[in-house]
Amino acid sequence: MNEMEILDGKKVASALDEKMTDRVANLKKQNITPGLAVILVGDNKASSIYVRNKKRRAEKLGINFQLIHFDASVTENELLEKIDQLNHDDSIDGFIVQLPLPDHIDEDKVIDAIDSKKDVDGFAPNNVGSLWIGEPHTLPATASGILMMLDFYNVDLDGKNVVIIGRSNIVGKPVAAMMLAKNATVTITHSHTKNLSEIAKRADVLVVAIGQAKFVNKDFVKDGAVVVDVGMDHDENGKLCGDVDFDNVKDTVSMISPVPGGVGPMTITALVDQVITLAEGRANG
Ligand SMILES: Nc1nc(=O)c2c([nH]1)NC[C@@H]1CN(c3ccc(C(=O)N[C@@H](CCC(=O)O)C(=O)O)cc3)C=[N+]21
Repeated sequence: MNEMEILDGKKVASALDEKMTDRVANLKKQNITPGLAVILVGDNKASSIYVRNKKRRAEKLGINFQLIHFDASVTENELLEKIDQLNHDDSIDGFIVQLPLPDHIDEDKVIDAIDSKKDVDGFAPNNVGSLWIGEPHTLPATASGILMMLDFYNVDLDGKNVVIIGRSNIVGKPVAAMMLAKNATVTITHSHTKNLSEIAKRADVLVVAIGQAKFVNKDFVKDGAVVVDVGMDHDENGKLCGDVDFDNVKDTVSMISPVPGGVGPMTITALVDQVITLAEGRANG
């Protein structure tokens, strides 16, 4: 059995909080308070928990946090109007529209309406383009949080085989772009991929973001691999778990991020970090 290390997102998050608190204090000396707004539509239980966590962390750091909560019946136009208002609100450095949205609202249209300068999710088309070109303005928080966590544990990506399971715009694709920029050899796999476990088994770093509880077991994991679990699923008892069967792979991996306490807290760290960075941009004109 090899020594296994937990990628402890909670620990990394609180280690990084210190530096961010200092940055906010510096901004306040210049009479600038970083401002973050979150638009939440409906009362999806998971979304409400994530948003509550974001609020808690933002306020702890001294960020001005605004929650805008709409009923699930909100019209697309009402939502677009609110976005327009936030685009022009000088006290807000960045804002996000928590996904998923109800079916009657066109997600692409909503994301398109966000001023790309305030798009702290990095979901707007020109921010996605800038990321792939290698000149990012804002970065999707989950991907950015994963990179921050690996950096904290000195996981060097240069020349490594990275396999990503999942090709979403919010996780799989941005993780691929960011790891490519770190000189990794990146493979993106998905539901149509043939021989998935075989490909996954070649990974030095395996990133799993498919939204299926405990999908990945040790048949997918090379001895000594680093495994990043992006899942937010529920097991047969309704308990929060990831896309990776932790107990099954724990003696195979060299490092693994748990759920909860792994990528989730890092997602929030990356988001608030980015809001502070945008506020610093405002401070410097
Ligand atoms: N526009 C938008 N931007 C997002 O960044 C975004 C989104 N929509 N929709 C959903 C995903 C998911 N996401 C999480 C945030 C915090 C935790 C988190 O705090 N997780 C805790 C536990 C949470 C719990 O107790 O259920 C943990 O892993 O330890 C998880 C997931 C942000 N997302």
